[in-house]
Amino acid sequence: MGAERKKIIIDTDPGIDDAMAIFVALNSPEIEVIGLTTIYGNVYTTLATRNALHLLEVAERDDIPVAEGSHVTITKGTKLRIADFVHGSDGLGNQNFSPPKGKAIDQSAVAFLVEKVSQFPGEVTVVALGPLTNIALAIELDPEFPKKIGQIVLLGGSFFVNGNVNPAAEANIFGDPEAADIVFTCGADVLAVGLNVTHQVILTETDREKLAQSNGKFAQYLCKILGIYFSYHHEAYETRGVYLHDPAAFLAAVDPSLFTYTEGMVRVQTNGITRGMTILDNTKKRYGEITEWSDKPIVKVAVTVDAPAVVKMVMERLMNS
Ligand SMILES: O=c1[nH]cnc2c1ncn2[C@@H]1O[C@H](CO)[C@@H](O)[C@H]1O
Repeated sequence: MGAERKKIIIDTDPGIDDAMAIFVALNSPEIEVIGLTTIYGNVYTTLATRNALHLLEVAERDDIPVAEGSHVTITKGTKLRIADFVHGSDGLGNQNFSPPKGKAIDQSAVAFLVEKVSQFPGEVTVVALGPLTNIALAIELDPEFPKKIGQIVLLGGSFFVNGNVNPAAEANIFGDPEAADIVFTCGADVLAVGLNVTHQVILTETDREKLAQSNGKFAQYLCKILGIYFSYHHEAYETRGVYLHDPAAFLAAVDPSLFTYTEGMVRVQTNGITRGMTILDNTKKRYGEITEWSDKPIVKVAVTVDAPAVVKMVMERLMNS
């Protein structure tokens, strides 16, 4: 069956919900993870690489290559917003795991992305779980990248709802708004899964207890690191559950029928107090003037989610591991 499995590259900044998505991916028979590329966001890029290697070693999948991504934004910005207050200073719940044995490959994330989409045109899906710098750099390096990539499924944006960095912006888009605007307007098959849907996908305390009671290797590992993610959510949102952002976005790549979608053009605000805001033009109005919105490619944006089904799939794939 190997031949028909969808090839997926996960661009990731692990991160507790990234760890969850990676484990779910490694236990998803429908797809094949052909590589991880790393980016800053929840942690700095160097630590993201270390965590990606560590997670693959925990899963005994160190055959999967890790390619290190950009350390700066697409405009070479070095003042990054790192969400260590969500995930712990090590990105994985402050557990002091020993360093991984393996190393990232010599190729950069951008070179790896371009090579893989060129090797398998139309067949590679990139699931982007952090700021979109690597993907935008790949588009800049290879103008054919949008045509060669099968799909870009990205966790990002907050469509018609408030963000999580501030009322306007979601963390991944805020991390590199210029890169995000390049990705949304590049012409590839882009599917955005934003906070408007991921905030409905909640792992409860009861689910966490079920994970703790299962013998699944991934479930056991996650229970060690989930504490800080739960405390953060309790503090920030007064919820007793956590949002499954990254696993939800990953599952949109595996089973699109878990979501419903709308289509339109998306642009990203790069200035002022709304920097990082994602704006969808639903194309219902034929605007008279030619503007920076005119003739941009159409992308898909998730609008509803079968949250119980997503949580169930996540739980099963973590427990049966
Ligand atoms: O409040 C927050 N600030 C910054 N990042 C966050 C917050 N909550 C979650 N995430 C992280 O950013 C992505 C979703 O926007 C997720 O990867 C999540 O781990």
